[in-house]
Amino acid sequence: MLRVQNLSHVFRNGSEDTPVLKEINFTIHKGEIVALLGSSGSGKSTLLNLMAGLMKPTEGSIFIADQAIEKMSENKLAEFRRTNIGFIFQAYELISHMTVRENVELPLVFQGVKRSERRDRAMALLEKVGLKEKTEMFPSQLSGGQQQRVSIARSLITMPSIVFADEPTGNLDTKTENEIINLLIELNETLHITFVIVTHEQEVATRTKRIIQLRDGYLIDQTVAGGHPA
Ligand SMILES: Nc1ncnc2c1ncn2[C@@H]1O[C@H](COP(=O)(O)OP(=O)(O)OP(=O)(O)O)[C@@H](O)[C@H]1O
Repeated sequence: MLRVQNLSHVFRNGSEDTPVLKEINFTIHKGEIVALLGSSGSGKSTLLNLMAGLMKPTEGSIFIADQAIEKMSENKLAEFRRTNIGFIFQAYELISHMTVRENVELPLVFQGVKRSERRDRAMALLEKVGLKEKTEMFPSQLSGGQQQRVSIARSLITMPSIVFADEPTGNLDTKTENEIINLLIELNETLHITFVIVTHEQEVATRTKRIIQLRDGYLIDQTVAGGHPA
């Protein structure tokens, strides 16, 4: 599903080089839920940006669904991202003047899906994430945990092959954090969608079956507890 091969990344600012990722190799299989764990500055965001095709690596390759994304043109990559990759952000990134349902429908608007189908798919997902009663509300009328549920529904609406969640519980209290991680695990089990959860919190990471850990740019540990072998 996702294969990272001999990946290295160096930020070049003038004469100064900052090596951030060093010879990273791993594979995530379809239907896995994996935590990408690392402390601040370990290179998580850089790796996430590379895996999502938002940056090109200095060296190495990233394959998603057997396609080397670093070799794609900008246009092809944008289209690939729209159809194959879902995102969940720490700060939800919802559009404030759109209702919950309209936010969830939005990726389908860009795909030209007709109104009635958009609505049906959004309503079904909003029910799945426990927001059946909130579909016509605006994001500001919801709690943080509820807003993150909207963002989760939005990330799934295109039925992507992989969803990247960047510190999805970073703005939430412990109880809500647990509920959101439970929801991601449940969606992974029922929809067989591949999730990568980026986190600096060990407690969040240990909820998943597999942890990929970054330290100072190196992949130092891959724990598998009942998931696919690494
Ligand atoms: N554009 C850049 N130019 C130079 N160095 C950079 C750039 N972006 C990131 N870095 C450096 O790369 C290293 C890894 O940063 P990155 O943001 O990937 O870490 P992180 O694990 O996501 O941290 P955090 O949890 O704090 O977001 C850091 O030392 C950072 O200073």
